[in-house]
Amino acid sequence: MADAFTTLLLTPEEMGRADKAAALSGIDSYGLMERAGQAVAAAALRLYPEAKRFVVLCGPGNNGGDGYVAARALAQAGAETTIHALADTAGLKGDAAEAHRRCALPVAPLSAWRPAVGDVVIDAVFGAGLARDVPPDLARVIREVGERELPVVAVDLPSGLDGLTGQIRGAAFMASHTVTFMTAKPGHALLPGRQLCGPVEIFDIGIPHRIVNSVAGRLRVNRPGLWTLPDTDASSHKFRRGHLAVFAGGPSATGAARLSASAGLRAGAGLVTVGATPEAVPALAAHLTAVMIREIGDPHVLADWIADPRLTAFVLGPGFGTGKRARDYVELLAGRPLVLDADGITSFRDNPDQLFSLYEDASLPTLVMTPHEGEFARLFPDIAGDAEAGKVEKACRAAARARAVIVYKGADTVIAAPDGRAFINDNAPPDLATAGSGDVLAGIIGGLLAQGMPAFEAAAAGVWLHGEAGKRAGAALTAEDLPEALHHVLRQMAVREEQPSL
Ligand SMILES: NC(=O)C1=CN([C@@H]2O[C@H](COP(=O)(O)OP(=O)(O)OC[C@H]3O[C@@H](n4cnc5c(N)ncnc54)[C@H](O)[C@@H]3O)[C@@H](O)[C@H]2O)[C@@H](O)CC1
Ligand SMILES: Nc1ncnc2c1ncn2[C@@H]1O[C@H](COP(=O)(O)OP(=O)(O)O)[C@@H](O)[C@H]1O
Ligand SMILES: [K+]
Repeated sequence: MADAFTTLLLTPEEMGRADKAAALSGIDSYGLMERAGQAVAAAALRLYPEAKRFVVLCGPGNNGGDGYVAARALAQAGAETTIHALADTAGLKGDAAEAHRRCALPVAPLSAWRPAVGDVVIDAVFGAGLARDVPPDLARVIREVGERELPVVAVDLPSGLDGLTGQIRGAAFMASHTVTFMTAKPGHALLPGRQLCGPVEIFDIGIPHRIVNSVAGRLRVNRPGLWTLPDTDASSHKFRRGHLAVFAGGPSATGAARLSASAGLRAGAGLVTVGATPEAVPALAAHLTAVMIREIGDPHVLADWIADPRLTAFVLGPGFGTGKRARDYVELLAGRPLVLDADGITSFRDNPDQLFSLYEDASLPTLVMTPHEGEFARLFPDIAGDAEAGKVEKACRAAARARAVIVYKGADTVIAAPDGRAFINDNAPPDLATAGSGDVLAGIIGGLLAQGMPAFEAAAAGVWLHGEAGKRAGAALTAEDLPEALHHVLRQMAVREEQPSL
């Protein structure tokens, strides 16, 4: 598999175009199906050599076609194999009809199958072509297979899973393994889809890579090769590594800003200063050492400080409090590199356009917003309420409207840019669902922004590093553990880079 395809995600529609382009270029499309089905059979035999019986469930389209090929290959390998079809095989067309014609096994209706212990299911009912909720017959089988905890090898996608959005259409198989073709699809990476797939095997069925690349959009799985961390070579000194300013809230809520600030420092910002009102300064001073404190007595002090061009990025929101003060600060920051999180986002709920207009002039985005689902819905209620749209589409539409990088958080955080680029993050452990973890994320992104990383790359790298730090800190972590864990992650990455390639 070429490196490019380890991060590339093709939507089902793009995959369909690749398929058509391959056929137009003279490639035998039945040959693609044959290789797909053979790969599924090989995986099933490898994973379940002791299976009493393989039960291949075939649908009415090409996913079903892959199933007929797999069934033939399993039987030829000597395995006990039965086929149950959702619809009359007389309705099969094209390559799927050909695959059925070449398979000598009898085909029983789906309704005739009673799942039994020892059965291994090959799920070839629906793949990329799922267009609506699964029919009741299939929903019943999905339920029974789940109740008996039978192993399921899914062909392309677990049937019932929407390959574009990762949502379940009525019901979906919980696969123990998924074999997909050429590239993974968004539905494998987004939730709940990711949890239904088991390990995803990406098999190259021979569509030329130039064709795959020609249909590819701008969606990727978030991985280090897609961005480069700032260079911290020996010659760099603290001013070259940027100066991050984090704004704190009132005296009883300084913890959030402190978490962001220490994360920003760990992410490599040369200097980090927390800006705070006089009442909050004593609480901050009692806790901070490497991070500096700047007392903001009145609006003039704030304006003067912010105007200093040596401040290269800002974080506003964690523990800040909602309201006019937040809006006034952001007005002063207009156009400057800013991570707007939590209360900073909520402060603009009544007039999101006011916020967007402050950043509309930037040719490249300099605003990064990090909403969780609730905050996202406050700023983009119409987009959030669109039941048809998946998380990637929502994040992309929000980014285009706000002319900002949107980090739409969750266990499947989506990072989207106004130009249509979007990454799905899949390395975050559930342990990150803990108070203050979002404050740390905002600080990491701020620290990367401060070092001059472009906003989209800083956001993507920040989300990935946050996930790795979460894995490193492990079970029962608290947000305070994350900056230290980030230190280990960055050190390991640096060591790997220093090692000469073999
Ligand atoms: N794209 C490619 O390059 C290749 C695709 N292959 C396979 O082809 C699959 C896509 O094939 P298709 O486009 O035929 O799509 P599917 O086989 O996933 O399903 C399409 C069929 O199901 C029907 N259908 C959709 N949703 C339904 C529902 N809820 N209830 C009842 N019927 C429903 C449609 O009307 C259509 O007949 C892939 O998932 C993959 O398994 C492979 O053969 C290899 C090559
Ligand atoms: N179940 C989960 N699995 C992985 N990551 C998660 C999960 N739940 C939340 N996260 C991540 O943890 C962070 C929580 O941020 P946020 O919701 O702002 O919480 P807080 O305000 O408490 O810091 C986000 O980066 C989010 O993506
Ligand atoms: K399937």
